[in-house]
Amino acid sequence: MPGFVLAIDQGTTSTRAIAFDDGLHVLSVAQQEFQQHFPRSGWVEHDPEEIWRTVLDTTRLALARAALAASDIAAIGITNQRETVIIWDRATGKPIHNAVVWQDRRTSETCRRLIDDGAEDMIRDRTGLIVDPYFSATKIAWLLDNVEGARRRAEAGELAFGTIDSYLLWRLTGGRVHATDATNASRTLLFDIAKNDWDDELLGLFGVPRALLPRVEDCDGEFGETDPSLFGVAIPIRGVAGDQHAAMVGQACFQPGMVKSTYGTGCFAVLNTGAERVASGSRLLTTIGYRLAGKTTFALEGSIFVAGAAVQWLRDGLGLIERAEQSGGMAAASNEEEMIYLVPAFTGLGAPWWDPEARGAIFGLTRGTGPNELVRAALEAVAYQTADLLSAMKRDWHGARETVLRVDGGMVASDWTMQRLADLLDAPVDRPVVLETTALGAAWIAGQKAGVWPDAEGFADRWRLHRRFESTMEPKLREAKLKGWADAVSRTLSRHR
Ligand SMILES: Nc1ncnc2c1ncn2[C@@H]1O[C@H](COP(=O)(O)OP(=O)(O)O)[C@@H](O)[C@H]1O
Ligand SMILES: O=P(O)(O)OC[C@H](O)CO
Repeated sequence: MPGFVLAIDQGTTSTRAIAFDDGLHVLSVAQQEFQQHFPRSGWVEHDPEEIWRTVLDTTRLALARAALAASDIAAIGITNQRETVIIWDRATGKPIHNAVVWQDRRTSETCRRLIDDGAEDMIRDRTGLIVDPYFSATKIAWLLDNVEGARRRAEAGELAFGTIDSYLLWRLTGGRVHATDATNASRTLLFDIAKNDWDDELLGLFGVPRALLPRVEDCDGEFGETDPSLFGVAIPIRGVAGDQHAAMVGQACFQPGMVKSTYGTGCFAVLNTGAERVASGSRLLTTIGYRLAGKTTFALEGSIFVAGAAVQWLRDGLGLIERAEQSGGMAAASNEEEMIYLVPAFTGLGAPWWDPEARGAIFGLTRGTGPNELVRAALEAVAYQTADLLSAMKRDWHGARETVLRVDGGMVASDWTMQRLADLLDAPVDRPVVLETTALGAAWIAGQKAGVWPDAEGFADRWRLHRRFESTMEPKLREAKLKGWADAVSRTLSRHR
């Protein structure tokens, strides 16, 4: 049997397909960006047909670049932007509306009402999540209530709901499979993470008919085969996981207490809590880390909405840099005596604050503040926010006391940022050799299921460190900086206004 595995990584701004050889090395990468639609302030949509085209194109291109035929691929693994909602017609496969993206805030009012009605505790107990427009359930209800005839058709079983993985499975299998995996289901607000099943009371509360829902498989469950007309022969789909869960797997964070943090557009830190479903007292999310061969591993997650996006803002919004790579050099050249703080609450604040109304702010401006200091503040904001998440994790769970952070994502290319992260966390930061950890995680789930790749232990042995960053900052300076950040955040929160 061939040992090649293909990962499809369907992200928020681009789709990537990556072919791996039997030694788990990257053979080829194909990537395509697609359009972001902002029909109103705070709304974010994607065109599902365009996403599907990028999946087909990048998959074909990755195969061609690696000089592989579809018959060489033992298995496909899918990983995806989470929470984003698509509803389509079961008969024609046509979506009834654009995808409503995880960043979309159109259901803030509905969420506020649910909180006012006192539903938050019950929802939290069952799903591990906070009531926030970020998650899928209120977006599904919005589509059913705002697309002509959708609710009636959903109740009659004519429509199907899916997160992106589910929609891609449907398209890849020629409409034969309507399924998702436990990690994606755990982000909908409709899934009981202890019972591993959709919850009827939550379905009633959010007004979502059961007939819409996909069946839920383990990450290495039965997902069918690609339709032979797509790539020439049928390829088995053997793995599915949400992107942050796949990154946790790709970083081989298999032991309780291990943490990975991914720095892309946003930042998502995920702590493995093993078989323990830890209830957070700090408004972190309790979520399914991964579910393999019938066994659930739980996790605590902190979600930060703006990380690399702040660097993009320095480039595209302020014009302070031309390329993201310049930011580290400018931060290094800044005057450290200028204590300046940028709180990048461009779209509200995520964990542990969950303040959708907060907006960004800069504190500590003096006549000595210049571009270098502003750039440093944007990079430091990422480190401060990670520090907030890790302290919340340590408060919430005894197993999180001694943490080494495994990092990945576009921003970790910046040595300056990684050093500052270690300094402000006062903990080691490990950057691996392979930075395509999300795709690697999805590929590993599929490859081990297909029997062509090593088991978890063998896979963990192959994780390779590129560089460890250790803290060198004076404790007094760290304390002063963290205190300054805490003040800056408290003055940014909407209740302060
Ligand atoms: N050298 C760098 N220094 C700082 N930020 C960087 C650097 N390289 C890339 N970035 C930032 O990383 C982000 C891209 O990371 P990526 O993992 O590709 O994101 P995503 O998957 O969310 O699209 C961009 O926001 C970019 O500004
Ligand atoms: O597409 P990314 O990498 O920005 O990840 C998005 C997350 O899955 C949203 O929860």
